[in-house]
Amino acid sequence: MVLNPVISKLAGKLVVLASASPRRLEILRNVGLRFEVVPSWFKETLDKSLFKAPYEYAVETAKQKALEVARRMPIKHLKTPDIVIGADTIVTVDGLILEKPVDKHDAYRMLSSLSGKEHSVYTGVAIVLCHEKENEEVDYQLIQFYEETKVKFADLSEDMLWEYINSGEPMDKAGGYGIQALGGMLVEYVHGDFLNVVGFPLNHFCKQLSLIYNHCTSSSDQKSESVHLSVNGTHPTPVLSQPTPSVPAQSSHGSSSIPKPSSSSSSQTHHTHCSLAHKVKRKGSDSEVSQSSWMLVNSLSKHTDGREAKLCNSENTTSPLITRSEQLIERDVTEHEDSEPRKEDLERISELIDGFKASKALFTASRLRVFDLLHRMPGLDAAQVGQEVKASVKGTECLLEACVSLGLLKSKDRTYENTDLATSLLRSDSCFSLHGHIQHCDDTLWPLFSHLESAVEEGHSQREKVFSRKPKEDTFHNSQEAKLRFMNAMHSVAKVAGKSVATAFDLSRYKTACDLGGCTGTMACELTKAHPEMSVTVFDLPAVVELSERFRPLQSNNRVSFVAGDFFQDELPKADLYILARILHDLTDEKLHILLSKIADVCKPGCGLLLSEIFLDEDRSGPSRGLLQALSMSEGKQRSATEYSLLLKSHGFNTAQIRHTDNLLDAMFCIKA
Ligand SMILES: C[S@@+](CC[C@H](N)C(=O)[O-])C[C@H]1O[C@@H](n2cnc3c(N)ncnc32)[C@H](O)[C@@H]1O
Repeated sequence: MVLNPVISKLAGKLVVLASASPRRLEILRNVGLRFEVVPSWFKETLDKSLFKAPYEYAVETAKQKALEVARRMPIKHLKTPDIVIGADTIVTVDGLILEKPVDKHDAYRMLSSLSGKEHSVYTGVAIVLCHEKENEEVDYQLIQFYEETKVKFADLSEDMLWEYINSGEPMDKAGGYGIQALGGMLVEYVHGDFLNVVGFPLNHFCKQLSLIYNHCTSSSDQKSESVHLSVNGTHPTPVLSQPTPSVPAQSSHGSSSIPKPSSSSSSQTHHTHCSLAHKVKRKGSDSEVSQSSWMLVNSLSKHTDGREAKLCNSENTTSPLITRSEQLIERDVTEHEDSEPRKEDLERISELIDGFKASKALFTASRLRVFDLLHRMPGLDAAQVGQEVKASVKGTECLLEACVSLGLLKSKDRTYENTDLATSLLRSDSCFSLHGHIQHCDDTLWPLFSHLESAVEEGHSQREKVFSRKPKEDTFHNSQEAKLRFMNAMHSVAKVAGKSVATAFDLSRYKTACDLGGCTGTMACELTKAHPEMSVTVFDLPAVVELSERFRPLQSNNRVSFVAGDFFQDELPKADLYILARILHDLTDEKLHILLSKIADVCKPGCGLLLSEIFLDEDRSGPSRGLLQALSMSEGKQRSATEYSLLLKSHGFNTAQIRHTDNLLDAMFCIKA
């Protein structure tokens, strides 16, 4: 078929990719498609023996992935996507389906079965079109197809197999190899779409989109027709065994002409329709509607006149893929809308409403050094505390009682002492003190958040307005006091999170490291503690390096040294490992690429890059720590691990490992290719 421009047709639509595969993301991003990533929760555990042909399995898995996300988003994310794309890639050889290896031995089994032979790579793709109707129901239409590519491997020696397996590359890839990277060495020829082997048949996908968007009008029946058109190829219609009936998958060689309707059984008639009517009623629904809607998913049928069909088979009850608990959740949502609020919902909302009061109580107690005082003199009453911190008795008593309710203090007979939490994190002189960070939150972030509405309306930080300064004069570029306060804040978080980051990966092969924007040298110090043969150069702006002497006790370790400079303008110190902790999220895309290019230029192959940031969940639904921080950021943005990984990949750094540390910062270790 003639391919017409189609990616631009999706502009302004909420397109969702129900897959976290970095390779699929990259393929789709490279063609300029703008989409959200919401990885599917569908477990890839379909019984392969139920499928007559391997591609049916890939198509069904893709469909279930996409449908799971399409159904979840209106409920969990409170937004309905326009399009959800699901995909599943499998490798087949000798009648066996190979997915991702579970360990090295599984990878060996897979790769040796491919050695010297031709195999097929199938990617099943499901496109779910969601149509939100006026009554808040959602109609889903499904288009699904697959693409086959044949690949021939060279004869592989044992050494070659193990060298490849030990590179770590096979582990997250169907069939145990990645054709776009080291795995390319194993391949003698490829017949068909190369990108299909990478994980997404882009050309076939664009043709399908073209059929949908260039051939249909706004009438839903015509949409169905165009969809109907698109799924019927020359390939024989697969008949899936119950309980996972499917619509037909189009052959990779499917033509765009209208095929003859299937003449056989009624179930095949259903299969020739790709339109899937699945309604989710979000308001004023009753359970019967919900139940029948799930059944409609199962029936996969919609008459061309737009009426939903009855179940295609009276024995066709709710598929095991759409579980009873999902039905219950569905009913739960609708039934609770107008009933009494639940206790846990009220608690959660009160907690959120009062969040700012709790923060400010903590900030105030911290500023008045209440936790330092009660560490030195436990068991004081409110009057004694008030006298020491120079505050009213009444006000102090309220503050102390609030701190007790927040778990920061304990009280006995109207006297007060620190809880363990306060002793460990809130004293200003404790090893893991967050005092500096708390002060920064009070002095800088609190005023910014009180202007949040303007920030949201205007789309940029309110620093200039709030602090009556030009952005360039802001924060640590200002007074010595402000600089020190900023450094203290950085220092305190790095103290708490530094060890988790420094010990997240085996970095023992690196002897010289450079912490770019390393501030007080806290992370550098943790790295030298964790890696006794490593020396670390902290590279930061001259004003920061000058003041870093104040944090001297920390730098007693003589393997930490400081170099003053600007990482955008000056030459970077030589090292075989570079550290970027809390740097990238704060930079505009332009600055970020300048910095990464500079690092890539000084890195030889094998050099390491240790990135430490808060990694957002792939569907950007958390953690709120990261998302709330974004509300006060002046430049830059928060990203998921996959997004960072792709960014670094574009500068030649391959992600070797990712660690969600359960501490304040996550970590990623990359190696220069
Ligand atoms: C958010 S702090 C992170 C500090 C430290 N990496 C950590 O995680 O604790 C950013 C650091 O980058 C430094 N920085 C900002 N711009 C810089 C530049 N152009 N050259 C060198 N350092 C810079 C700042 O001085 C600051 O110490």
